[in-house]
Amino acid sequence: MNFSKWTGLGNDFVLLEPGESLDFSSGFEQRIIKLCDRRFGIGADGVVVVTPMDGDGCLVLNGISEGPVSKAVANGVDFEMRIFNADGSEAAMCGNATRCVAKYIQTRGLAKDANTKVFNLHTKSGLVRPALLDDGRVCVDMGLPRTFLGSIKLTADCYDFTAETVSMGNPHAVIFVDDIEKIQLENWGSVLEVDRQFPDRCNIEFAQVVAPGKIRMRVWERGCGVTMACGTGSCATLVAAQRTGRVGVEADVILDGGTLHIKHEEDGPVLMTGPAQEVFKGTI
Ligand SMILES: N[C@H](CCC[C@H](N)C(=O)O)C(=O)O
Repeated sequence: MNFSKWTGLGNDFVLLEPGESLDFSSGFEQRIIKLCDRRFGIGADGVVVVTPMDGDGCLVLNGISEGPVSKAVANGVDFEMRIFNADGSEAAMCGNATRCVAKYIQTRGLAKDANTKVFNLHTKSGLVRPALLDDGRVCVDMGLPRTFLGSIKLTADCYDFTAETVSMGNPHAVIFVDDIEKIQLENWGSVLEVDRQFPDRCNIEFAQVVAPGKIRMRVWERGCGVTMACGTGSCATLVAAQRTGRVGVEADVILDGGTLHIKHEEDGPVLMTGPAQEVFKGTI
């Protein structure tokens, strides 16, 4: 199988090359786990499958139109994106991957017009729109933040936390702390991910406002563990900070792997801007 390896601030993904497809038959999760294994496979936080859609909202798999997925806009800017975590579980959305996919589509010439810079990515959580910027970064319309459980109480290792929960199509619990250098991310994240309040598990973010418009955030991702960056987690963190009066319309979210700029006007979509790089191609 031909693949390419991509990274969004160190949150890294295996993308199948055009024409390749995953074998979704039994044992599928094990194949994803193997691809993501950093010792026995390629090594990644997830696997991303991108499928062009034709003008009638149908998936085009190897040139054969499948059943309609959703009403797609013609002129070939519509693609389906599916995301699988390193533990084999499928996620409805992945922010860092959307930026990588936009560059993948452009560099592989998958859009009918090579000059296209905005794409419609259809995901299990709905439509998101990445736009290629002239400075090499990608700005993604991540859609509207959705209500989840509101503000909740969580406990891990005898520590009590207040979490602001936000859905970006996938679930997030954002915990604001006074000193992010003192959090026990692996210990607390692994416990909170599977808290009984989260029937589908949850991504866990610890955040500290370090200056006006600047939020330092570290993340334990559902299905992956500690990652260097989380796009949807950064969006959720901004929304949670707004909801609790900690920031205004926009902020830089400073992650272990680098910085994302997040903007959210009231009642509007969340806009995430940051880099995406292709690291290497390979065959496995
Ligand atoms: N682990 C996440 C999916 C990947 C999200 C993250 N990598 C991002 O950039 O948004 C989940 O299960 O919801």
